[in-house]
Amino acid sequence: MDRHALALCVYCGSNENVPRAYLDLADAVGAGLAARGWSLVWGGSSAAMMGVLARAARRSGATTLGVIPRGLVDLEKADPEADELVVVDTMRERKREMDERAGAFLALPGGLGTCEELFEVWTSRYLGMHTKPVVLLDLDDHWAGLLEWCRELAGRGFASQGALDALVVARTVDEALDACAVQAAGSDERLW
Ligand SMILES: CC(C)=CCNc1ncnc2c1ncn2[C@@H]1O[C@H](COP(=O)(O)O)[C@@H](O)[C@H]1O
Repeated sequence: MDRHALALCVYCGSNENVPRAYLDLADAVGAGLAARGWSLVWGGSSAAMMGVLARAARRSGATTLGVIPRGLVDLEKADPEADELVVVDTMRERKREMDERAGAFLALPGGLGTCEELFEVWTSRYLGMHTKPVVLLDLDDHWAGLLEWCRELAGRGFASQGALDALVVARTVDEALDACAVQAAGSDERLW
């Protein structure tokens, strides 16, 4: 693989009980990033959307780096097939490792954990801590309520338009991956 190929960090739901369409979406994203010659950084789970994502990426030729806290190895079914599985002590270390090892961040539909991860990379981007692309793939309005509320925050003066603009919202897999590629070259440096 090209030494400069993008390592894409993907956040998504870990719950088994989600509709089939979301598993298919995770599959398409895994295959799509691999088709671009990129590698995957993800939470290291072999279950649910996270597992489908990583298996699709590998099946299509991508390498996969999973990062999982020791305490979640059983609960989230740590993936023995990961090309590299980093088992860390804490959630904070997981986030830092994923953050440092990726050149762009893409959130798919997910739950509270996905929100938490997305908000950290989004807020750190608008604060100027990094310049890596932060992209949300929302093909079916899964995130519409949250996005509407964020716009209301801006309307009431609690968030700037610049902060909202720091998140790219995409409606298709290709659009999302294209947005991840933008500025990815040379953006792997933490600014503060
Ligand atoms: C102490 C600390 C920094 C906590 C921050 N909280 C988190 N940081 C990183 N990953 C998380 C956090 N909370 C949940 N996750 C992970 O996010 C993934 C998706 O969760 P969910 O299904 O969207 O629900 C799961 O792998 C879950 O373990």
